[in-house]
Amino acid sequence: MLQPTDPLVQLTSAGIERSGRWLVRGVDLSVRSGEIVTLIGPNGSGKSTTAKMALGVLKPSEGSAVRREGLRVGYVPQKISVDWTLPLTVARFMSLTGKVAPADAVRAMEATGIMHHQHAEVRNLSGGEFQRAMLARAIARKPDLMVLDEPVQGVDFSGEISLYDLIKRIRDEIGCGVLLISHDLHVVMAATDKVICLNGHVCCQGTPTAVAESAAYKQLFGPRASATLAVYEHDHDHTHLADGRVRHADGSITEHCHPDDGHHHDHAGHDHSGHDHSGHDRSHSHGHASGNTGGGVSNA
Ligand SMILES: Nc1ncnc2c1ncn2[C@@H]1O[C@H](COP(=O)(O)OP(=O)(O)OP(=O)(O)O)[C@@H](O)[C@H]1O
Repeated sequence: MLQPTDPLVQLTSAGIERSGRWLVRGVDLSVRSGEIVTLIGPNGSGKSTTAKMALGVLKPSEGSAVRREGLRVGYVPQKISVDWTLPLTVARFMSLTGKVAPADAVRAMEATGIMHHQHAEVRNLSGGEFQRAMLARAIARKPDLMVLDEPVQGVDFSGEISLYDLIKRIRDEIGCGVLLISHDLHVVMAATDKVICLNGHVCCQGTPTAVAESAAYKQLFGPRASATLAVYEHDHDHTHLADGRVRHADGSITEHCHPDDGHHHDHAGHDHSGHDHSGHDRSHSHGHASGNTGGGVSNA
């Protein structure tokens, strides 16, 4: 068990294996109070699986996942299954899966700006309103750690920015740690302290210090977007095939990739031409911050 001065959650060389295939492996990750850690990576790269290890929903097949004693977690899953044919108001939704004090539910709905929808049917909410309701439900538990799996899905760009702003504000207000998942390698992250890029394992991680300053970016997304968001620039040196094997930049294919297996190379001065993008089963993309790169990037 972790002590109060330790991280809220810590994964060490953690991996999940199913039917002889590693869904994700060799993950080292920690989230501290007041810290926002963002997981990025292509579809199927193991982000949700990693989050579930952090939550304790999945037990690592190897390595460890340790949470602070008595940790309260607020979870916004990627998918939820609710029978939408049943009437369910937003207020009732707040305490659907656990007891929540009415005052805490009100505070959470106020913080997320959905108080005026408290009597509305959840099934009638717009995409952005629903995501806010999901966030409110997580906050109402007064969590030490919030795990948000693609919290901006289905939300339009300006709604996305305000949701990221909201997450940042909640972090500031309640001082919780946040493990945030984004499915898009191009995604821009607001107030993220640490970015972890997964692709079956930790490809690289670091602090996104870059803010997109280019005129084109500002023109496209507006100055507010530039002020709030940073782009994390990174690259990959290998591809994960659909059957779980790994194709390396030199064309060789191995059963799996692990930080210890010696296939990783230093990203500093990396030659992009060595990157084989042909026939990728999981398409890799590169974030390009104009002139800015994430600071303090390290490679697994
Ligand atoms: N219970 C399971 N049994 C077998 N394979 C699984 C299981 N759960 C997930 N997977 C597989 O593990 C891989 C990682 O899945 P995961 O949901 O963690 O990816 P992700 O990065 O969150 O993807 P996305 O961006 O599409 O949400 C995928 O290939 C998925 O099909």
